[in-house]
Amino acid sequence: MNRDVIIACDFNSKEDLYAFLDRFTEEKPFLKIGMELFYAEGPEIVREIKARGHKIFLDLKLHDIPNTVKKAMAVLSRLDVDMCNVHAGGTIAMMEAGLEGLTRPDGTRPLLIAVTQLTSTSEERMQNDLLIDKPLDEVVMHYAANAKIAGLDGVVCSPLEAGKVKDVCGKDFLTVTPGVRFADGDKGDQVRITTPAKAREIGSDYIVVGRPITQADDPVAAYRRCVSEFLGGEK
Ligand SMILES: O=c1ccn([C@@H]2O[C@H](COP(=O)(O)O)[C@@H](O)[C@H]2O)c(=O)[nH]1
Repeated sequence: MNRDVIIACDFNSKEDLYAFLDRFTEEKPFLKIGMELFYAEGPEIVREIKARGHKIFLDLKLHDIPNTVKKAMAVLSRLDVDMCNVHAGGTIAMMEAGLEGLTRPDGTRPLLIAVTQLTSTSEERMQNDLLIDKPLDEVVMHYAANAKIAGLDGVVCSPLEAGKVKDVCGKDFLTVTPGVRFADGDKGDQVRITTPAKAREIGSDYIVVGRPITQADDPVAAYRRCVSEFLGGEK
């Protein structure tokens, strides 16, 4: 089991990113690069961070027709990232195409996971805005099962759902969970949240934490608090 804390590096320039990373003199955290930084700096930022020795989750959440996702994933496979993702809502065929595109000629590939329902989405908004007329838990489990059928390695879901995903898809199926807040922290736009300690108890493999670390007065202390609450004595 490779539990870890992934820091969501939601910055809009590499200067801000490096000012943040330079504070970490003792650790090499696993980093998530999302749309904001990738669109601002392009693929080069991924190469640079990788060269600094960080593991990278490239969170671009691809969601398009299967052929487009396959071709885009083939391009992303040339970046040496550790994990990337698609939206499970794109269908099993789209996820299969993504996986095919991501697989390099030598058979290697980064981990591929699928977003089930965004952690900022409540059951009410899902039902009213998206017209998905089911309990949110059931939708998450169905999308997770679809991701497994498509051959993916796991899903992005709320930590609150991680245990049930494992029950449905097996203990080795990865749960990568944003929607993590300290007990005394600000929720922001997240809805389906819990604490690092509770995420561990429920069964998350990876927690993804952005603002509680990046916006903290002391980001390194906030990261260490996360690691200690989530991993306990594991690291
Ligand atoms: O369902 C999802 C999928 C992705 N995210 C991403 O995780 C981080 C969370 O950041 P916080 O500042 O800790 O809220 C962010 O980059 C999202 O794009 C998510 O939150 N939920």
